[in-house]
Amino acid sequence: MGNLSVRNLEAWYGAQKALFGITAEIPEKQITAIIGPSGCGKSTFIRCLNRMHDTLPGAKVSGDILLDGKSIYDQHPVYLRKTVGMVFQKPNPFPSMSIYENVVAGLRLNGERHKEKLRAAAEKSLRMAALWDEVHDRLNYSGVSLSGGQQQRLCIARALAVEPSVLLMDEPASALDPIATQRIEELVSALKKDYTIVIVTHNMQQAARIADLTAFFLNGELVELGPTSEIFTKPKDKRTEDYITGRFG
Ligand SMILES: Nc1ncnc2c1ncn2[C@@H]1O[C@H](COP(=O)(O)OP(=O)(O)OP(=O)(O)O)[C@@H](O)[C@H]1O
Repeated sequence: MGNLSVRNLEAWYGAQKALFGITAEIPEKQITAIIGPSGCGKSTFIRCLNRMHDTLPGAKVSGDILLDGKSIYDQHPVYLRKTVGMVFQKPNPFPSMSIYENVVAGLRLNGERHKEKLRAAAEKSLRMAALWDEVHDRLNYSGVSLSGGQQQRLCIARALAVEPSVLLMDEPASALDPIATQRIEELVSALKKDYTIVIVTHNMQQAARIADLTAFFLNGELVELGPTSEIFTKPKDKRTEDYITGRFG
């Protein structure tokens, strides 16, 4: 579970077109990195994958995105976002909630009231997010009392708690120091065993380190998508080669 098939996707902000005819296969339980210069449409693309884009006022999409063979446009966006979770650039724990309440917030929203189930889900998610050992004795502390890197792992735990099959990550480490970044990278690599991961990154070394597949975007087009090792060593398109060798961007 967690195969995404993107078919001729186009996206607009009002009259401004941001994505042009994107067709891509994003395989389950792999890490796919999205790279490309600023403004090329990386964030717009991943925000289409959980229908965050098309719920913006004035925004529009055309084409189709299939998740395990079913169009995401046939699903209610709220339901879809349980299956396709998202982690943002800046850690954004709910500031008035404890660590524990942050993790179980999505489950509560889904109507889960059973105390023992919530507790078990919180522990499981925090363990998967490699945060349990650091917070298990202070689950009632505020989520924002944690360090930036811990807050980001808390946001990952929160996303995992509702048991998605796909995890979208929009530059999840760009606000973090190198050590916290390394922990996030290790975590992402471990999570692909269970989840399909699509990660936007500015950092080509990061893509090279963790991604199975890499997609290079330019001016709203998908120039090339392939195994990371090929994209970085023998890209098929001259524009990809120019970008990865630092000729622009
Ligand atoms: N809310 C918005 N309203 C109008 N235009 C937008 C909006 N968000 C993005 N755009 C435009 O859409 C295009 C793609 O932007 P997007 O944020 O997807 O690029 P990006 O590759 O993620 O950039 P960055 O690496 O700088 O985050 C850009 O031309 C941008 O100006």
